[in-house]
Amino acid sequence: MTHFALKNGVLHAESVALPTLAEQFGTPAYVYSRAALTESLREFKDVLGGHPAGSGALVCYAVKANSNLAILNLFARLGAGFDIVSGGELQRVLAAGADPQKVVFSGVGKTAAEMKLALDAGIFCFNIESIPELERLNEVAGQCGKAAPISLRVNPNVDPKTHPYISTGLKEAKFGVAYDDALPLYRRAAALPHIQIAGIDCHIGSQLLDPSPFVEALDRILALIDQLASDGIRIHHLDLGGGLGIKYKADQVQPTVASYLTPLLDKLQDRGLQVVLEPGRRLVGNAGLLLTRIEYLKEGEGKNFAVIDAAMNDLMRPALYEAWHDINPVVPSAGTARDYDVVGPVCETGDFLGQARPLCVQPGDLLAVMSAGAYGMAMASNYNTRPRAVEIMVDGDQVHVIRQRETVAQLYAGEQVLPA
Ligand SMILES: Cc1ncc(COP(=O)(O)O)c(C=O)c1O
Ligand SMILES: N[C@@H](CCCC[NH3+])C(=O)O
Repeated sequence: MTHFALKNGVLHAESVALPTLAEQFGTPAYVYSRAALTESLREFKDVLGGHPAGSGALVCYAVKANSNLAILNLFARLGAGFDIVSGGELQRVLAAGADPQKVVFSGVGKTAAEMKLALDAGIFCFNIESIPELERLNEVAGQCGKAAPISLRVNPNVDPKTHPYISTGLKEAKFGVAYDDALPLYRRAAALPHIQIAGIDCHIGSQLLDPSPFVEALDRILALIDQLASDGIRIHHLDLGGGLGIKYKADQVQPTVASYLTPLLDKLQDRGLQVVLEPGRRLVGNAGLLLTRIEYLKEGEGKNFAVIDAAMNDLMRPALYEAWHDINPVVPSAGTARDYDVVGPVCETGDFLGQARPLCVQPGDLLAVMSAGAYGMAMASNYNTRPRAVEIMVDGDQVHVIRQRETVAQLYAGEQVLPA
């Protein structure tokens, strides 16, 4: 169910009319629905809880998708764990009340300091992506007097059929270790004194709308688990990463969590493996929108532009991947639509949030850029000295500012001019 819907001709977030938020907090603004966040996590928990192979499963929300403390705290209270990729994300999840025993640490470039931080916190598992990283973790764990729990992130070399920038499990990817190298690497890990083999991990890519590559990846990983077992190496948990896609167009159909997970869980019956998942986009993507106002309408050469007060620095997915986000008028009007490129004020030709969108709009109108809850604010920058947007959580008729709009003074607070 969508929690962003028209009521009396005005787009609402749950029970709150978006123009009210724009008046009170200004634009651009990220607006999230608490109910949508809760429901998306519940969908995972229901499927896992309803399947024998899902008992004891851990849903580790991929913090990179949206790292606002309020969202992390909400998920932590609902029992989620977290997939982190930096010491910064670790500190965020701890500040948000996460149980460190439910934290997995992914990423190809973990520093010794980040490893120490995670060892001190007592995280669930390090997802190891190379031999040098494994050796370094062994050393750091030795210095801390600890044994570090690890999984190897293995590339099953499956084509996820998604955008090349967000497919990660092919053998040419920088992520993980090659499938054929996994066995010798596990043997190496088993011989290291400060490493404790806990699991196996893979993540094949993001925004997958066809669940079949997940099944293919699982088959390859299970074959590896069997090989490891015959080598005397026991795997306790199986981390299948994230990657389940969402619909970015109102008329698109997204796979249900059940259609993605059930075939995987069916293959895991009687294996005694704890399932770990790292969904990011699926939990937050359609729980947020970017609210923006039209500054100007401008006629170009054979084109019309709607110049808005949000830009690529607020939501860079269209500029980076030519990603599509629906752009809806907050108060739709019945007049004749014209095609507009919806562009921001940033000095880049690639600064657009949508191209050739049929809209019937006037300067001053509000637009909602939909499906912006994942990789929106998390990837925002201050390019062109643009303070990042305010973030608002709506809960029924309650409104909470969960991140203040940045000020320009904050942007240069750490800078220093040279003495005269
Ligand atoms: C290791 C890892 N886990 C989880 C995720 C989350 O992916 P998604 O947001 O597609 O669920 C990513 C990002 O692709 C990732 O790199
Ligand atoms: N940032 C990407 C997804 C990257 C996934 C991280 N491994 C997006 O906006 O779609």
